[in-house]
Amino acid sequence: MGCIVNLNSAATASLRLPTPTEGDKKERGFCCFPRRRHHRRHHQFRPPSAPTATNSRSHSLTVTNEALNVMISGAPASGKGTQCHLIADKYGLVHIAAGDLLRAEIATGSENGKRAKQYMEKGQLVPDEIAVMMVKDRLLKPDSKERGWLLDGYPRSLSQATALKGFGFEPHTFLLLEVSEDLLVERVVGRRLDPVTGKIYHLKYSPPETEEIAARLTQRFDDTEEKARIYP
Ligand SMILES: Nc1ncnc2c1ncn2[C@@H]1O[C@H](COP(=O)(O)OP(=O)(O)O)[C@@H](O)[C@H]1O
Repeated sequence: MGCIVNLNSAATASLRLPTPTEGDKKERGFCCFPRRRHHRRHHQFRPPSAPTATNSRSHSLTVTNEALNVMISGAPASGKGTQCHLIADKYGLVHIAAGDLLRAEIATGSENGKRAKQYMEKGQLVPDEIAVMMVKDRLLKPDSKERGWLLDGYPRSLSQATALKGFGFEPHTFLLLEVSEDLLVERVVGRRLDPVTGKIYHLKYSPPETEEIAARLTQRFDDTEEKARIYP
């Protein structure tokens, strides 16, 4: 079970989970993963902030007797960070972002990290032998198994999905955030990071609260219009 979430509002949108139609599945590469059969716990997966939904059919997922596992995907600046925060918080899931794992590996100075950096600097996908193993190892950690996980930015290719499935990892649901290309470009180009607090701002939609914060904001080297337009 999975769904496409339309987040085409200029500011941060609330998460709406429309029920996909057969047309959605055919036209937009809808991903469908089976639910597991053996159960330990019971979850009702509902949007963190559904009341503002413009789509009258909201989506919910019941997962019984086991930790909830969710995959989320979307282009850069599609709002993944915001939605991940809401979902992980609401369901107590471990938020695992492939990009964060790779940046942490780079910070260790390892050979894998050095190799990954070369690809990331060019905005290219890091080779599977690095990305897959890194994600797999993180999913195997006890907190992921016990609390459930929200996997963000993975898979980004069929081979990554197939590899993870081969290791026995399948989500209960897959969320795809859908945002128009023009809006993505606007969000990416205006996105700024406060290196002190880690908070993300947008020069137009979420400007810094003070002059002091504004003065220290930085821009990610890969937050470019080109990246937003070429995202697969
Ligand atoms: N699943 C993945 N497979 C391969 N490379 C990845 C994956 N996820 C992230 N990366 C690499 O890390 C970079 C940063 O990813 P991320 O933090 O998700 O930011 P963005 O959403 O802006 O791409 C990507 O441009 C890519 O080089």
